[in-house]
Amino acid sequence: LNSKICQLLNIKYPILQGGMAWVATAELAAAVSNAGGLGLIGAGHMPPDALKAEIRKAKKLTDKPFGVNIMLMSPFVKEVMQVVIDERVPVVTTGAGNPGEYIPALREIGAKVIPVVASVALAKRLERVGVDAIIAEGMESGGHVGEVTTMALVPQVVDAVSIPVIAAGGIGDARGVVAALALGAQGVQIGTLFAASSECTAHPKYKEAIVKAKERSTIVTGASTGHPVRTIANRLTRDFTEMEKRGATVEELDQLGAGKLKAAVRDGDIEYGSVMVGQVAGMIGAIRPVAEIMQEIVKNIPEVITELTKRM
Ligand SMILES: O=C(O)COc1ccc(-c2c[nH]c(CNC(=O)Nc3ncc(Sc4ccccn4)s3)n2)cc1
Repeated sequence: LNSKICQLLNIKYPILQGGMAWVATAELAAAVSNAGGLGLIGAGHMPPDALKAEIRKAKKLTDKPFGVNIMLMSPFVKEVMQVVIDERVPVVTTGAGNPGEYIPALREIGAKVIPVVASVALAKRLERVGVDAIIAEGMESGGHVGEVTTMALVPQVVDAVSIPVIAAGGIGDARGVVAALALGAQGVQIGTLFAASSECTAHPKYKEAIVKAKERSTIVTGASTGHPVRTIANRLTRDFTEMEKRGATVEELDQLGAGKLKAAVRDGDIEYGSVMVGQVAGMIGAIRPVAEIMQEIVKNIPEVITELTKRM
C-alpha cells in the first residue's frame, strides 16, 4: 500500500491516529508510530509546559516520526505552536479552526502542516496558503464535527485540491480504508478505533463506553453554539438538548460543556461527561493492542481489494 502520504511523512502505512484531546497522549501516539502509522499527541487545551512534557515522553517511547494535533480553539494556541517549533515536531495537524496565520512559522522549521477541514471551501483556502495535505473529516467522527459525511465530503475535497487528501470519520477497519482510497484519499485518519486500544491512557469506563456503543448511540449537540460535537447520548446531552430547546445562551451552553471531556476521559464520568466517540463505535467489540489493530487492518486490505476485483 504505497501512497504519497508515506513519502511525505516518512511512515510505513498511510494511517494516522486522530490527535484527540485528553485521549491521544504520548503513549498512544508512540504506539501507533511504532506500529508503522503516524501517532499524534492531542494538545487539546494543554498549557505549553504540559505539551512539552508529552512531546519529550513520546521521543523516549519511539524513534519513529510522530506529530502533534493543535486544537485552534485552545486558549494556549500561540504558546503551544512555539513549543511545537522549539521541539522540531515534524508533523502538525490542526482542528476546530483555520491555521492560516501559523503556517509560515511551521513551514519555516520544515514541519508538515495538515489541517483537518469539514468543508471544500476551507480546503481550497488552506491549499492556497501552502499546507502540505488536508484531512477531510466527515460528521461520522467523534468530537467537533462539520455537517457533511465522509462519503460525500472526501471526493469533493479530492476534486477541489491538488495536494494529498486524508479521509477521516467513520473508518473502523480495512473496508473503510479501501473505501477511502476509492474516494480518492491517499490515506486515512482513525480516532475512535485507536481510542479503544490497550495503550490508550483514557479511563477504562470511557473505553468500555466505546465497546458498548452501537451505531446509533451517539448524538450531535451544540450546533447552536457554533461548535457541534458528537458524543454518546447520556445525561449531559439530555441536559444540553433541554437547555438548547429553552433558548439558553451560547455562554450558558459552553459553560455546561466546559471540562466535561476531561471528566469523561480522565475520570470515567460517562453519565455527566462529554463522551466524544464516533459512529464506528458500533463495530468495535474489544479493547486491543495498537499493533494488533494496525496489523489486522494492513493484512485485510489486499483481501478486501481481491474480493472487490472478483466481483468485477
Ligand atoms: O471555516 C473555518 O474558517 C474554520 O472552521 C472550521 C470548522 C470545523 C473544523 C473542524 C471540524 N472537525 C475538525 C477536526 N476535529 C476536531 O477538532 N475535533 C474535536 N473534538 C473535540 C474537540 S475539543 C472541543 C471543540 C469544540 C467544542 C468542544 N470541545 S476538537 N475541525 C475546522 C475548521
